[in-house]
Amino acid sequence: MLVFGTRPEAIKMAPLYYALKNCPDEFETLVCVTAQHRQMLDQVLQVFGITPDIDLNLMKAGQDLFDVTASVLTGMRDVLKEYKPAALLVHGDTTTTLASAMAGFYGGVPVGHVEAGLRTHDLHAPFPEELNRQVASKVTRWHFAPTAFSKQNLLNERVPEAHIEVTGNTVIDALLWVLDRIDTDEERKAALTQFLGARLPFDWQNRRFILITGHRRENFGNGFLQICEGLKELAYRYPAMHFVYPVHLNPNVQEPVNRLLAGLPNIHLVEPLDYEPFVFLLKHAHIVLTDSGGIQEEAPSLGKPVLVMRDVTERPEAVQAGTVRLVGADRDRIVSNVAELLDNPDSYKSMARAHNPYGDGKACERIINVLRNI
Ligand SMILES: CC(=O)N[C@@H]1[C@@H](OP(=O)(O)OP(=O)(O)OC[C@H]2O[C@@H](n3ccc(=O)[nH]c3=O)[C@H](O)[C@@H]2O)O[C@H](CO)[C@@H](O)[C@@H]1O
Repeated sequence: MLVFGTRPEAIKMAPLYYALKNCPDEFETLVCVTAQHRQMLDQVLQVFGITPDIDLNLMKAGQDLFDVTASVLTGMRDVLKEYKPAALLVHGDTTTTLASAMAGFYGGVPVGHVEAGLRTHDLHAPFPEELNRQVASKVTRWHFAPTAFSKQNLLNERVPEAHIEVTGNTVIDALLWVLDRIDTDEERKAALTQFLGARLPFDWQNRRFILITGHRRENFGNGFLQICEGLKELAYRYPAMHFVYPVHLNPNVQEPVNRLLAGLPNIHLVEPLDYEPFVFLLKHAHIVLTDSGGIQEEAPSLGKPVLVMRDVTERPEAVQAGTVRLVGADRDRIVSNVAELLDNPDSYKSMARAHNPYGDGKACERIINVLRNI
């Protein structure tokens, strides 16, 4: 049984779902969604054509971390009692991950953790994700680590080596699948071009633009103010450059972004995009400015320089390779780093190298090989 509740988990679990479904003689595959983020999860389910077998539908207005944790934990208790899966597969570091892994542990169902071993070693950055993944690791039987570095983090925490498999990140499986679907289907490509054209009032296929996303809890408040101030400064300084910002639905993001950035002629605020148009846009972007985890993994394989608006990252591989740079949620550092990439072609060139530290698109195959032997 796969369980997930948010957009990034769904994107990263979708290829695994299909890989398992493709082996019906070996696995009976069930999907349970908690719908921690209803709307953004549903977008992904639709893109990948997944109909959940179980839907806890637990998102409620004004819920906090206590509410989500408690309702996933009790919801999953009942699901596990009813369906008795042989294994429960969780993903990454969300509250759904934490509470489902605990439910598996309490209910005696072995847990497989996809994207295991990412660490900053700071429980407050990212908050609460670092805690979520550390606790999930404590109760996990099969640790699917995306890189050798994440495996080493687990070994340092005394996870037995025999319980760890380095698989690559399933996000690369998802990315390559979606890109291939766009490249091989002219009608789909035309529809996407039209969809994006209706939302972006400039020639985004031929003009340079910077793609922005942001949603990390630790940036709420002052962080988002700094990010918006930085973007505003850049928009004034580079009037010919376009800034495309799909704005996360969280009110802590919507409020400052709409208040400070709406109405600027070269900043384009759009609703969060479905995965397919987002990937298509990413492929055309000149620079990416983000606090997202998944985008730090996807952008390097498309050769896009990424400036990460955080002080730490659990993904040091691309930072070490020089294609991702940490700039914090800091107005001046955001402005100076973007300016350097725009003004200095050598700087840009040194960051715009396509490489794949996070996987080769075969992560699901490796995960299934482990599950086959249980
Ligand atoms: C601390 C941390 O890093 N935690 C991560 C967190 O996820 P995140 O930070 O990556 O979350 P987001 O940025 O929301 O999603 C990103 C995905 O969404 C796509 N996208 C983006 C904008 C849009 O308009 N349309 C889209 O389709 C985009 O291409 C990408 O694939 O939880 C995951 C699950 O456990 C973990 O893997 C992961 O560690």
